Amino acid sequence: MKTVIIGSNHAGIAAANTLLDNYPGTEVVLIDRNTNLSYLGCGTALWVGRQIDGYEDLFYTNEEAFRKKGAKIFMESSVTSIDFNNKIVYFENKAGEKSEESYDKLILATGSKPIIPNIPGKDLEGLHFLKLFQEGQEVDHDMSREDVKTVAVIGAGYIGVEIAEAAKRRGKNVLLFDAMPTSLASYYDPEFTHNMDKNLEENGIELHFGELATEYKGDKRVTQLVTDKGTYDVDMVINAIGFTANSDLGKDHLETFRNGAYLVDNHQKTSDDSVYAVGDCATIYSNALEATTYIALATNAVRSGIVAGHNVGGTELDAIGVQGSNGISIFGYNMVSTGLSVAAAKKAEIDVDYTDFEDLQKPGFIKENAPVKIRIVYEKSSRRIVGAQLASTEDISANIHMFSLAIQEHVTIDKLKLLDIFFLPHFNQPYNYITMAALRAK
Ligand SMILES: Cc1cc2nc3c(=O)[nH]c(=O)nc-3n(C[C@H](O)[C@H](O)[C@H](O)COP(=O)(O)OP(=O)(O)OC[C@H]3O[C@@H](n4cnc5c(N)ncnc54)[C@H](O)[C@@H]3O)c2cc1C
Ligand SMILES: NC(=O)C1=CN([C@@H]2O[C@H](COP(=O)(O)OP(=O)(O)OC[C@H]3O[C@@H](n4cnc5c(N)ncnc54)[C@H](O)[C@@H]3O)[C@@H](O)[C@H]2O)C=CC1
Repeated sequence: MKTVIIGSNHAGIAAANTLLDNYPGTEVVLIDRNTNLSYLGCGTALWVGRQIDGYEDLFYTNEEAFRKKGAKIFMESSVTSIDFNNKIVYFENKAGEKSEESYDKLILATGSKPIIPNIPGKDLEGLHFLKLFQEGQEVDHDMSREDVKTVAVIGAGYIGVEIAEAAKRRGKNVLLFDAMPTSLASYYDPEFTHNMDKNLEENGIELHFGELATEYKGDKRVTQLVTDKGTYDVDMVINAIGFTANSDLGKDHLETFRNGAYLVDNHQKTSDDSVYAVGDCATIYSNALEATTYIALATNAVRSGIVAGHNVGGTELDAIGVQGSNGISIFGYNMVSTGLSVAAAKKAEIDVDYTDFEDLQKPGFIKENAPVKIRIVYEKSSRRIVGAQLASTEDISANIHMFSLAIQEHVTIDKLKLLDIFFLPHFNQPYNYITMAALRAK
């Protein structure tokens, strides 16, 4: 059996390793147009902001590792088309040499691409995106220029907020723009995002929310950003207004979701029996929404790669759905969320209630201590938990895994009320904020 995998980043790597590690004798071919594989984009803001020494450790595998396992791997090779009827993949290397590979099974792992704001001036120098390692290098390089004093970041989602912090740490004036009235609006409710916005402002980032970029101005290089509310002098712009699925190769043959992602079943199989899709180019099932959706995260990419790898290898394995669990840490302020916020539930027309609580992480007699804010969101009719948000300068991140499991397993808010939660002053309070929030649920 021969499997061709197009795209060898997180999702493709997970699928390839699953096949190579568990199904000896299977033939695996990986094709990727990039020069590198396994880059952890989550580290970009950390090295650009000089919180870590460099980018070298942000890669967790390489071409050689796959060759050693017996796979064929073609880097800097772009797949140009696929003949789905005759099961042949056509690709071209950087020298323009054309090749082809036949397949029994094909795994599409072509990921996502940044959404490009379609406004005048978009070809000027000094405009950036932040997806690839190379783009991180370009941003880093531009920030090293003496004449780059003011950086505008468009999009206050996860990439935007993280890179705004990094630019500030590099001593730049930072202007952060978003169409929504707060940062991180797709992940948290305003009661949480307001704290993050305050944190950003206190650390010197100028916020421009509810403001839409309409034009980049400049001669050769960008010098001004025009929005529907004003004109700003800038030396560099970083665009981070979200990702869309990269489904160019199969969109005319395979069934797709509303954003173009390949529609997959719980084996990661597309509408073509021989073709699987994984990671950011594919849909995913949300247990909170109880529906198919699109969530671009490395964690989902890895899990979907494993599921596809086993199903292609011959072991039936069902994906169990996801909650879209995520986290962010900015100037020491930590936020984590899973499932749906109240705003996201409303958008999805799910009738929810929520319960909030705020307390110190540990008893008052412990000096190293800080407030924690929690919100649990649950469906009114069934009382199943559909989301949770937490924020603190304490490390509260591990709490979110329990809520992820609760959503996955349809646990009701009432089941949390008397849940056995341990107490030790070093870590938490006897009246734990999770218990307290659950007890307060209507
Ligand atoms: C700055 C940044 C920070 C992030 N931080 C986090 C985080 O903290 N946590 C988290 O969970 N997620 C994070 N993400 C999201 C995460 O990186 C993506 O969800 C993840 O990369 C998806 O993996 P993938 O393998 O599906 O797709 P991609 O990473 O997009 O990889 C797709 C691969 O396919 C190749 N390819 C595409 N088309 C072709 C073609 N025609 N021929 C050959 N090769 C092709 C590409 O070269 C690429 O290597 C971050 C992303 C960025 C950009
Ligand atoms: N910590 C983490 O888990 C991280 C995850 N990622 C993932 O990578 C993907 C891409 O990240 P982002 O690009 O930050 O997407 P995002 O979806 O997190 O944020 C995009 C932001 O851009 C705003 N926006 C959209 N159109 C706009 C416009 N025309 N003008 C101004 N603002 C506009 C949105 O309101 C939103 O706040 C996401 O799926 C994200 O979850 C990225 C970085 C870190």
